Amino acid sequence: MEWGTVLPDPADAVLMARNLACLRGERAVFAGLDVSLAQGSALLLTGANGAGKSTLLRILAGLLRPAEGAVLWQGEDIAADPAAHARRLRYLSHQDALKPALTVAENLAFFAALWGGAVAGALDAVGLAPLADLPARVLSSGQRRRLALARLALAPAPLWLLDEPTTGLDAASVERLRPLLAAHRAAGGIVIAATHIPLPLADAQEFRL
Ligand SMILES: Nc1ncnc2c1ncn2[C@@H]1O[C@H](COP(=O)(O)OP(=O)(O)OP(=O)(O)O)[C@@H](O)[C@H]1O
Repeated sequence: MEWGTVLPDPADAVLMARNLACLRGERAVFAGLDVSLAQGSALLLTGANGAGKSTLLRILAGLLRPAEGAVLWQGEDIAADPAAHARRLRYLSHQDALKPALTVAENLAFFAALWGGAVAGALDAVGLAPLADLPARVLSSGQRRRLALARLALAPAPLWLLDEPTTGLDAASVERLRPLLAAHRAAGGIVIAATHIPLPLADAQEFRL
């Protein structure tokens, strides 16, 4: 079965996936899938529960090997240099991956030590500056999601892969993502997000799995 092409092939494609297939057990989650994205572009992955959105994000992140096909970054297979691919991406999964005993600021400082960037500014970008000294274990679910999203505001990376980034967020918090996403794209960054609800992203293309 053919799932088709996500986007036409721009001559200046940075991220390309060719003929991707993913099997789970004996079942094909998808096959024959092509993705092609230029600098500054945004792609929304939509579709029913179980359609394969998270699976596709994990393949694009290099965390899961496709059964067929390859993911290319600037023409090179990401499997050839997984460490280089890991450095160029920010992957936010369903899990917020916080350390409950550490404060909000300390949780983010862990990532700032890896990637650089200013903790205070990143917390401010998601409206968490007033909670900087609270232990992460007392955060509400929406606040935990915002703390995970604060990683995006730390330091630039060309590829953002976001799995349901707005789950649990109130309307104001969703709106705070707008300038973050716009600045990332204006700097040439690519964003691919799996989502069930509209995101504050101008001119995003949509692919329904
Ligand atoms: N580790 C696994 N082993 C076997 N099957 C799996 C595994 N992970 C996912 N699947 C299956 O692969 C399919 C795609 O799952 P995936 O999580 O990618 O869907 P999704 O589109 O992100 O769904 P949702 O909207 O519910 O988040 C589902 O049928 C799921 O049961």
